[in-house]
Amino acid sequence: MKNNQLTDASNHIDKDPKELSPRTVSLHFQNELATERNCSAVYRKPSRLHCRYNSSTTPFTRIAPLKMEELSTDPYMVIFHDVIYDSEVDSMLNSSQFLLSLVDAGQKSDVRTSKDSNIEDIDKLENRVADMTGLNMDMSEAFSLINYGLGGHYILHYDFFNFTNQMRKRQGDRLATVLFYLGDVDSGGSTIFPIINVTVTPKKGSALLWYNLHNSGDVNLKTLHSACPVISGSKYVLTKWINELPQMFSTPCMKNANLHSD
Ligand SMILES: O=C(O)CCC(=O)C(=O)O
Ligand SMILES: [Fe+2]
Repeated sequence: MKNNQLTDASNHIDKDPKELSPRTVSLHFQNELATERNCSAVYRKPSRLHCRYNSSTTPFTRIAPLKMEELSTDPYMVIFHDVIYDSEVDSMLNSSQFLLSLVDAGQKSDVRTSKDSNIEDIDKLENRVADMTGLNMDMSEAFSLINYGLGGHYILHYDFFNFTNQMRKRQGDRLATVLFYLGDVDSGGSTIFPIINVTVTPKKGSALLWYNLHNSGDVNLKTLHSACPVISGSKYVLTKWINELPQMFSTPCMKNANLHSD
């Protein structure tokens, strides 16, 4: 990247050129482009993907099938509708543990299963994630609650760890992400995946699930995503990351032909 491009960028981003690396600048522009393109339109790929009831992941889903809509096969991505009840969301959002955890950590915090009145809700929700995914919740990270106010957003990022991350060494990478939408947003606040052109509008009670890794264990670069700015209202999401290591005895061994090659 040439010096004058860096100066242009620094005016645009309002930072000293010395503070900018070409990577920061390119990420910034990628983010602006993706935000402009995907935050202002709802992409729905015409596809053969469909909605169905999921009644096979666990015995519980046989009794209470989950409403599932497939959004993408690479990365595998589905949205569950009405997977968390209004009463559950309301009691969670009104609980002091949730609200305090936001204040403590500047609007983004891990909600730990500490010993208080909320532990039952959190356990229930963790079981629900197991029903949705069929995955083992051992070593999964604590739920993370995010509240976005006006203009609140989350820049383009991946959920998988950096290669050197210590947590990755202990419990494996973040195989899957589950994102619960705890409320509707009046305007804005969609979760966007610009590489695969998927835009998900927050809807109270739904949850988005996607796999961050290929079957081979390699990271899937198509999972790049961001949260669009909230234009009106506010947005609450609850994220759960499910790690790779405890799944080793529950995921089927793949034939080489089923492993990806990018
Ligand atoms: O809020 C969203 O829509 C996305 C949140 C997210 O990407 C995350 O928690 O990693
Ligand atoms: Fe994320």
